[in-house]
Amino acid sequence: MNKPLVSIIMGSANDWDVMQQSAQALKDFGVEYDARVISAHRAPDLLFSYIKEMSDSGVQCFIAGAGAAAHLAGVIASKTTLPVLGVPIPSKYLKGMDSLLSIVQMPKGIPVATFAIGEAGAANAGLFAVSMLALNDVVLADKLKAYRQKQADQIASTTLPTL
Ligand SMILES: Nc1c(C(=O)O)ncn1[C@@H]1O[C@H](COP(=O)(O)O)[C@@H](O)[C@H]1O
Repeated sequence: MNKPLVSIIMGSANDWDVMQQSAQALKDFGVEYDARVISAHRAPDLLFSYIKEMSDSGVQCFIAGAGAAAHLAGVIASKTTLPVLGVPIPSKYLKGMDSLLSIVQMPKGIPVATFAIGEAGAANAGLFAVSMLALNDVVLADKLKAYRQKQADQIASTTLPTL
């Protein structure tokens, strides 16, 4: 296995249902990733050492999924200058609005790119990571173009039932 180019971190194993969409998008494009459960709240020391380990080993960006008081992405961004993509996980009581606002309202100077709540956001975070990597990888860029073309072709050939 090659070294991972993307690190996916989530606050709980219960987030995997959503975050596997990021992993799937990367896998679909043949991008190596490492996926871990590490909560900034519950295991801060482990998180800091893992961020350093991944940064030293050549990871290009982090995708962080967390729910409710979702500080994970912001804390990762505080420890690295690599891009951090935040995915708000749907939460039990506030349906992920708490997660979204926790991730999106970063203080000036420490940015986190915030995606939509839930599975579409997780998938798009994976695709966005692919776009960033494609800046320096023509093969990946061509795969991305083909993926977009396939979507466009599907739309173009969509017909509605006649009444
Ligand atoms: N938001 C965070 C962080 C963090 O930001 O460090 N750590 C766990 N969590 C979130 O708590 C929710 C409930 O977690 P449990 O289901 O494990 O109790 C999860 O969505 C997780 O991302």
